[in-house]
Amino acid sequence: MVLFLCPESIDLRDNTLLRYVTFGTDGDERTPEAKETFSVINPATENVICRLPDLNEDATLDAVQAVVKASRVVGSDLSPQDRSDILLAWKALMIENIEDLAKIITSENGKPLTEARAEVHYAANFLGWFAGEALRIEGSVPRPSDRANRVVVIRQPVGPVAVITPWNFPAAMITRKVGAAFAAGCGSVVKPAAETPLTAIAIAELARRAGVPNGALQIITTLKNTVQVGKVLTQHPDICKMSFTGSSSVGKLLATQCTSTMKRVSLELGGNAPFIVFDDADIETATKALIASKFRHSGQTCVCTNRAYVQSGIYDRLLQAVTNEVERFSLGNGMYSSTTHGPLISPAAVKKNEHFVRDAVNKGAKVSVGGRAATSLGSSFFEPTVLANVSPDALCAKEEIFGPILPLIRFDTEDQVIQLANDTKSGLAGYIATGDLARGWRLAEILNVGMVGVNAGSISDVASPFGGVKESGQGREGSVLGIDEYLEA
Ligand SMILES: NC(=O)c1ccc[n+]([C@@H]2O[C@H](COP(=O)([O-])OP(=O)(O)OC[C@H]3O[C@@H](n4cnc5c(N)ncnc54)[C@H](O)[C@@H]3O)[C@@H](O)[C@H]2O)c1
Ligand SMILES: O=CCCC(=O)O
Repeated sequence: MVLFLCPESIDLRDNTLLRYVTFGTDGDERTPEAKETFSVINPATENVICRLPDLNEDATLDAVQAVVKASRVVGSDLSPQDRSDILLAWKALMIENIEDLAKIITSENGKPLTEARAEVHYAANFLGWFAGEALRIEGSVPRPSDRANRVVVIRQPVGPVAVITPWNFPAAMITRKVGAAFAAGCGSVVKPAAETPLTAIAIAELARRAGVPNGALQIITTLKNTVQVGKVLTQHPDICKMSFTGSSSVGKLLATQCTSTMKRVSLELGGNAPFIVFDDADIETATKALIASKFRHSGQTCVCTNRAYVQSGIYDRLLQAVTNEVERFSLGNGMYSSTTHGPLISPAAVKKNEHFVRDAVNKGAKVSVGGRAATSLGSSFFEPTVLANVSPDALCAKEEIFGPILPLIRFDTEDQVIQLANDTKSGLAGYIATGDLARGWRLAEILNVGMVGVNAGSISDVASPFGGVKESGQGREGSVLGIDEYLEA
């Protein structure tokens, strides 16, 4: 089944990338069918890109059955070398099709093409990384207390995996999980976000072309049946592991559902990253890092700076520098090469950002640049915004903004800022800009987060363990640790 029966098509070199199939237990290809369908919307134009089947519990149960069988093929019939080779072929196919994949991402997610291309590279690199890890699944032979015995520890695939992913990184959040699962010897059923299912479909088609056995990667598209599908994926006794990326509230719910069958869980959840700029920071380095960290994907990244704490001595200069940078941004449809920042995912996200600005201004903040919905562009656009003199009590300092608002909060002492930065239930990322290396190291350990950037705003890398503490989640993805999430000793 080739999609695009719709008013707005994406101009692809290879339309068959969007061949959406599921698989039966014999690996037979099936056209996913459902009584109802849902629309995939381009947030920049508000046009319907296409309509997809809204699959239900029964379709999910079929997918689970098929993945259980296919997981045995992946874990037993394929050698680690086979899995590694397939992952490398899959990575190569992603790079070969980078322009098409980037257009699909930009169409359904809104991020500018340059960011979409960067995401395809990032996503493909996880496949390359785990191709290496597949070859290095090692056990151990510890000496037990009884001198006559030996203990042999082997590491085996955990079993079939359920994967539930968000819309903000529709490619990388899938490959970071499914690549690790496949390397370990597990098949996956993926439920992508209803906003961005086409990227998932294209990635699955490339997986098939690369040699991932039929049924070992199933995609379930749904909007209305999300809760019911989620229940099957989190409660089915044959699913051994659930890996989720998304909001902390949904993560807690799904983790609770998983306890009924004691599934292993990995949870990559929301953040509230502090970015601390000390007086001794190099102003150019701090500005560059802060802008990169805050405005990646217009602030819709879990590791984006949520609140910037700026020491009094550098405050005015930094405010001016970041305002100048933001004034240079070009907001628009991500398909245009001149666009530096695209729309938010939905009109609801714009309303939320308006609320954050209103609340901050009511509590004393001043809008230095932006601050409003960009309605002339469409209903999902919000102006990249810098807010000065923000109160530490403003909502935007307490809740995840997930939008292009940079709140600057003034502070005086290191002790004061540590207290402010750690006063949150989240603990995903944190950033420090300082010229004092000792202080950089000290704070990197004191900040209660999973990842810290020192004089750096881009911290995401396949080699570094990605994950949070507190209500930002459990487990680590990517890096040498990522595959452990899919192995049992
Ligand atoms: N820590 C990380 O690595 C990371 C990465 C990306 C995004 N995030 C977080 O994700 C959030 C934004 O993404 P979002 O709006 O898509 O999050 P979300 O929690 O609303 O949705 C995430 C996924 O869960 C699904 N879902 C929602 N309710 C469900 C249910 N009851 N049963 C089954 N599935 C359900 C959604 O359809 C989607 O596929 C932000 O909080 C962001 O910080 C975290
Ligand atoms: O949104 C969070 C995931 C993006 C990343 O891996 O850097």
